Amino acid sequence: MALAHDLTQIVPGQFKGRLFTKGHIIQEEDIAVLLSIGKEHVYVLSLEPGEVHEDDAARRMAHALVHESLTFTEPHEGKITVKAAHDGLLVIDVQALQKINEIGELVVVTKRTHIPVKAGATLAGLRAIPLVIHEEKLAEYDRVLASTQSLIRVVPFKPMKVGVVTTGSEVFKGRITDRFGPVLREKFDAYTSVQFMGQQIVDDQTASIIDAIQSFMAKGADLILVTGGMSVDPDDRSPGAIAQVATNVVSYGMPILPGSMSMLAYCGDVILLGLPGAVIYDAVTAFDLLLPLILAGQRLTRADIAAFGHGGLL
Ligand SMILES: Nc1nc2c(c(=O)[nH]1)N[C@H]1C(S)=C(S)[C@@H](COP(=O)(O)OP(=O)(O)OC[C@H]3O[C@@H](n4cnc5c(N)ncnc54)[C@H](O)[C@@H]3O)O[C@H]1N2
Ligand code: MOO
Repeated sequence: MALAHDLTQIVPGQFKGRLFTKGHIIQEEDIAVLLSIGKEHVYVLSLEPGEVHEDDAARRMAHALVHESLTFTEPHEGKITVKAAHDGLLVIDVQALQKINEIGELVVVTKRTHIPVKAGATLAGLRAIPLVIHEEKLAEYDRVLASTQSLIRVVPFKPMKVGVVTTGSEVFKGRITDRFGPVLREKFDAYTSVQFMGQQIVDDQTASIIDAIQSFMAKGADLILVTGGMSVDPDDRSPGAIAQVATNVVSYGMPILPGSMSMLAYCGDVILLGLPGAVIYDAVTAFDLLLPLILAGQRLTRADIAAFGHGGLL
């Protein structure tokens, strides 16, 4: 007799996985093993018209999600795992995902949207909940997917030339050692698409900051970071300097903590990002949320920044 579905064994701390695979023909020596995982009965499955086995349901769900940035495993215990085909920014259509999970009897579970992911990283799992699911549920699933361009995708990072302007008389005059350079270099190292152009350390003069920004622009920078001098002292000149160079200030101040004194602006297509002192102190700040989106080529709006408030307390 053939098994109608994968059979799972769980030994806490040691193993969780398939002990028998769907379709396995039960042998006499299997009986003791089946009893050891609590299977005193083995069921015969006969599908009615319109009913779909969990493995086929998962395959159909995966098929509808196919995208060049994704790979899919075979069903294991009814579940298919979705992985990243390459590095990039994970982008989920959260509204469509909500609708899918309201259908019932099937689930799509993802990592949070807008996080950086590496090739091979697990992004999502999908499955039917009962062993047999009605065709109508899958039709509803297909209808939701027809309303979105892609439910799950990975947007590759764009090659970007990045320059750093560091302000602060204490650093410029050598009273303290610069920490922004090493911290930012380490963060850039996680992205092979970043070409680091260099760092200019300047005093707290608006004109010096503007000169440094413009010299990076003249050399073809895509992204210019201005560090320090972002808060409330009269000699905090970075926001003013960025605003003078910019053609569009998206936001000075962001609903993200730490990093609330960050600033995002554009001069044409060049991205100008003001980074406050917290970035050299806290392991995770506004910068870590913004960088992957910027590197994936997303042009951020005020609404995008405002949306960080939910979950922005890091
Ligand atoms: N009264 C208020 N105080 C502060 C506010 C505020 O709104 N009202 N905001 C706070 C927030 S939030 C942050 S973050 C910090 C830092 O803001 P800044 O970006 O203006 O930082 P600085 O004043 O330039 O420096 C602060 C601190 O960090 C050291 N620093 C700066 N750059 C470097 C560098 N390249 N290498 C090493 N160390 C650096 C600097 O010497 C200071 O010690 O402001 C809060 N305060
Ligand atoms: O701007 Mo501060 O970076 O919120 O801690």
